[in-house]
Amino acid sequence: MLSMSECVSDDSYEECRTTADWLLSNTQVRPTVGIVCGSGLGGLAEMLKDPQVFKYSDIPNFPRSTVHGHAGQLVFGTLKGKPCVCMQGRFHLYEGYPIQKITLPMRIFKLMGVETMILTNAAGGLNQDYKVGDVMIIKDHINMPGFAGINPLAGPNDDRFGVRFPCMSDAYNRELRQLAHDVAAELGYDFLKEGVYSVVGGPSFETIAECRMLHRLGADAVGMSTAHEVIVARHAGMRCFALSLISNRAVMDYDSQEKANHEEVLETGRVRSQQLEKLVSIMVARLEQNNNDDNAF
Ligand SMILES: O=P(O)(O)O[C@@H]1C[C@H](O)[C@@H](CO)O1
Ligand SMILES: Nc1nc2[nH]cnc2c(=O)[nH]1
Repeated sequence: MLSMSECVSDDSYEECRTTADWLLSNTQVRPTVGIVCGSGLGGLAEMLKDPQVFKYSDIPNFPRSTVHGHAGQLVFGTLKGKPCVCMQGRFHLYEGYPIQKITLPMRIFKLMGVETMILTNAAGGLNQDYKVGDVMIIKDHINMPGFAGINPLAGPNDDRFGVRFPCMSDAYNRELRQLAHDVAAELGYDFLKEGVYSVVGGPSFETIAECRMLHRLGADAVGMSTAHEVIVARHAGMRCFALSLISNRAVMDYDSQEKANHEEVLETGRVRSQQLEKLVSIMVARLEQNNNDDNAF
């Protein structure tokens, strides 16, 4: 259970600056790429060369990971020569943090010089063509908590981060999605899909009726993260690419005996992790710099 002080939002520009400066003074790495590891996908951080690891609990203003499968550390290093920072463990709404707190690392990364965010998650497959182990490139999202006003940009806008009303129709970078398709084709990966991710609050998995509703609304996969981070990253002008590992099939049928559970989610991560790591590392190697984004401050 989080204490009251851990729940208080420390998301001001000055606090992000303090954390960014603390990290910059404790590492030589000047990251241009940020990676967020989803449930069971922490192995992505182990690809970094000459890693320098900071426990979240040692970083000023940083929240703590409370979920099994999220190690709770920030790893700096290089991947195919590119300076990177990798979150081995992310934060979720259901952990009890305010939404501004779970997305705080995006602003810290921006202040450190990150231009490109690569985010991963585990998600339930709603699309009936999806199988467990498929990987879905996210082309768009449906922010369900957002319909109830739960948006990380709610509250006063700080123009130093970005504009009051950021556009989200280009949230998931088209060129990076194409790059992922190209790399997957070269690697002979036949499990790559592209679709719409719907974020819900969790931590309970969805009911059958909720899965049916989300599918009808146009979602191909459902999860509990990523979209909020992408909103904040795009607000700050970083380009975003995101992948969902389909760790389970959402139950859509009242006769089904299947039941979603976190262990299955972690196990699917273990099975696909090496292939995902390869895909991400080749993509990073081919990333162009100079992300000229209108939103950038
Ligand atoms: O951090 P991600 O989105 O990968 O975590 C998913 C959603 C829940 O936190 C958990 C459920 O098993 O995995
Ligand atoms: N909400 C949600 N999150 C998930 N993360 C992994 N699988 C699932 C799922 O079925 N539903």
